Parts: sequence; structure tokens; C-alpha cells
Amino acid sequence: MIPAAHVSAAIEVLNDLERRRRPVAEALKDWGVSHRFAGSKDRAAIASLVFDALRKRASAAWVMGAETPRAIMLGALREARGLDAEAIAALCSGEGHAPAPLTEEERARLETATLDAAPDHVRGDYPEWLAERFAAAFGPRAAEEGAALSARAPVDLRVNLLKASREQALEKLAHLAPAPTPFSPIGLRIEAGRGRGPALPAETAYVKGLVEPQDEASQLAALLCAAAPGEQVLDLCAGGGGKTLALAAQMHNRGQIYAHDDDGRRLMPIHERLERAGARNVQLRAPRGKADVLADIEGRCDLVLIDAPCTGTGAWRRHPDAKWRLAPGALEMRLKEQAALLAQATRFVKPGGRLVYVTCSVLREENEDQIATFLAMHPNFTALSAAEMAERAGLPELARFASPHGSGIRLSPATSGADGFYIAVLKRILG
Ligand SMILES: C[S@@+](CC[C@H](N)C(=O)[O-])C[C@H]1O[C@@H](n2cnc3c(N)ncnc32)[C@H](O)[C@@H]1O
Repeated sequence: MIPAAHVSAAIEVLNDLERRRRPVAEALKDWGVSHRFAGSKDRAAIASLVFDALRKRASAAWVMGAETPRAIMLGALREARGLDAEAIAALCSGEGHAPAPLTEEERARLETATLDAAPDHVRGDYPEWLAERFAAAFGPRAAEEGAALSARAPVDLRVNLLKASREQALEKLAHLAPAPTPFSPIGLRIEAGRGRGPALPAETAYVKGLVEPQDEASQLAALLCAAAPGEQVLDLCAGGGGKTLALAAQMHNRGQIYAHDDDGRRLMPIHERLERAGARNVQLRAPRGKADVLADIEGRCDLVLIDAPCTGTGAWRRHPDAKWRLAPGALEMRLKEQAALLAQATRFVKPGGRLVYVTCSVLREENEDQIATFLAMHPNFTALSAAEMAERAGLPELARFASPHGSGIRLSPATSGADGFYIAVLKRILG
């Protein structure tokens, strides 16, 4: 397929998404099934165009003065890919499988339209219903933060210290040109290209468990738990085990991690990941009907981690379709789940122990506000300052990311180059 045909195919997929309102991965898969002549490189090129269009949907539509899939794709070629009107016109020749030629208006808009008068949610490419919440979280930097959340994410890897040092992993992956991550002392970063990312599952360093894909912010969230060898740790929302594995390495396989999730299916990948990583201090505690599978660790944990279900607004670089599918009802639901999890977690923290609350959301309601409400209702817990959190983790430079809205640390692509994350460390007062 020629590049112009990729653009036509991307417009088709965007049409499908608009009509059927379903996840982008499903729409791309179906397109591949019904166009079997397209090879894997073509499919990757089309996916990349669709993702760019979703990243820049609002600004592209503003530039083009229309919200049709074609308008969004054309606008995104300019906004996400930096193509000028001439280059876009060359793609839209109308010949063969190329998109129809540009109309006069389309061409004029691509040549002259600007975002100067656009509201923040358009310049920052986030849904209008979140405009007030972004303003509350970021003030005058809302558009800048949104724009950073709509850029491509690099591929970050966490080096598994159970198996290798960062220097050794760097050497083994030298052909991918990784660089050390700026804040995580155990991270490697492979900058985002336009095509498919590195084929990690085929890398020996991955197969042998020397590295795990994990965004730097997620690595830092685990590091801020400051789990020590020998501790008793409950990972209450362990999911696929990203943080569990990071904690196991931090603890040098000593002590015990109990990995739980109320959706047992989510825990399934953990077995294979633990094996590959050589993590040996993890007990899975999957739900078993009505049984209280965590009863024996009540009041015994040095650390309880809540990697909470959230809106995922901080991870939009990786899931650009999710931002347009997110609905106010989902936020309400996540807020209730988070409050319930915080209350539930208190049962397991021993006096003097820590409760670490993490989200990949940038919204205050899910972060600082949630913690403020919790603290007001639980006077036996107190929040560590950002400086204390950073110091305890041996990462004093993270203190600069102290939240301006309350306790905890806030990371975001615009400020730290990593995904949007919020981390609060609460301590249970002795006695
Ligand atoms: C952000 S994900 C966890 C990601 C995981 N910790 C990692 O690092 O890969 C949130 C998880 O919380 C789980 N969850 C939601 N409500 C829960 C509850 N009430 N109790 C335990 N887990 C819950 C979800 O099933 C989901 O797997």
C-alpha cells in the first residue's frame, strides 16, 4: 500500500469508530481482517495515523472547522505530523486508493488556520466536559499539560535488579539505543518513533527477565513505596502485577508480597511474569467466592499499596481513544471505588505502617481531594510530605513534584516527561 492509501484506510477506521463507538484496537483488528492483502507494516502505519488523529482530535477539528473523520485526519496530519498543506494535498490525489483531492476550503484552512483563539480544551486536546477539572488541576497550564498528554509516549523499561544492573541492561539492548530515564534510577527509555515500537517479546533481555516494560512514572510510584527487604506488603489492586514485580525486586526477594485483585482474571499474567523475573516472594491471593482471602494479614502489613482503579487521564499518551470515550459516569464510579478501597485498606496496615495510594489520573477529585477526605475520616493516618516521601525513597529530586493542591506527588508528561501519576504516602500513627 502507498502512504496515501494508508490515510484513506485510517479515515475508514475513524468512520467505524464514530459509528460504533468501540475501542480502537477492535476497529483496527476488524479492518485488518476485512483487508487481508494489507501486510503488518501497512497495518502498523494505519494504526499510527489513527492514533495520531485521536491524539489531536479536538485541535484537528478546530483547524478544519469540521468534526468529520476526514477533517480530523487531515487536521491531524498537520497538527500531529507537521505536514504542510502542500504535502497533504499531494497525499490527497484522488487517484487509486488515495483520499479525494482537497477542497478549496480544506486547503485554505490547512494553510492559514491557527489555534490562537481556541479554548484550552481544544489546544490541549481533551474533552470539553473535563475543561473545569483540568483548570482546577493545572490552572493556566491546562492546555500545555493536555498537549503533552496528547503526544506520543516513549517506551520505558524497568530494569529488574534481581537479574541485571542498569548498565548491563543498557549494554544488552544497545541496538535499540536506550537512554537512562531522567528520574528513575532503574529505568531505560527508547524514544518514540513513528512506526511500531521495539519488538520486546523477541528481545533476549526481555525473555530472560532483565527488563519489563513500565512507564517511568509507574516505576517511580513503586519506588516511592520504599519497600524494604523483609517487609510484609499487600498489593491490594495488583492487576497484571506491574507494581508487584517492581516491589519484589526492591525487596531483593526478601519478605512477603501478597498480590490481590478483586478481578481474579486480571491476575492471570502474573504467574508467567513472576517466573520470568525470578521473583520468589510473592503469594497470589485471588478472590475465592465469598471467602475472606486476606483475613490472615489483617493489621500485619508494613505497606499496603492501592494502585487504584481510576479514569486513566494520566495515561492518555498510550490510550488516546480512551479520552474521548471517558464519560462523567465513569469518573463518579471510580471515585466511589477509590474511597471504598482506601477505607478497606486500613484494615491491613499495622501501627507505624504505610498506606500508599496511587492513580494514573491527573484529576484532583481522584487524587488530593480523595486523600483529604480520607484523612479527615481517619485521624490515625497522617500524610508524609513530598520531601519526606522523596527522601525515604532515596530520590530527593522528586520533592520538586510536590502537589500544589494537598499532600502527595504529581507527575505529568509536561513536568517530568512521564505519564500523569499521583502518589500519596500515608502513615498509620503508632498505638
Ligand atoms: C490500575 S489497575 C492495577 C495495575 C497494576 N497494579 C499494575 O501495576 O500493573 C487497578 C486494578 O484495581 C482492581 N480493582 C478494582 N476495584 C478493586 C477492589 N475493590 N479490590 C481490589 N482490586 C480492585 C482492578 O481489577 C484493576 O486490576
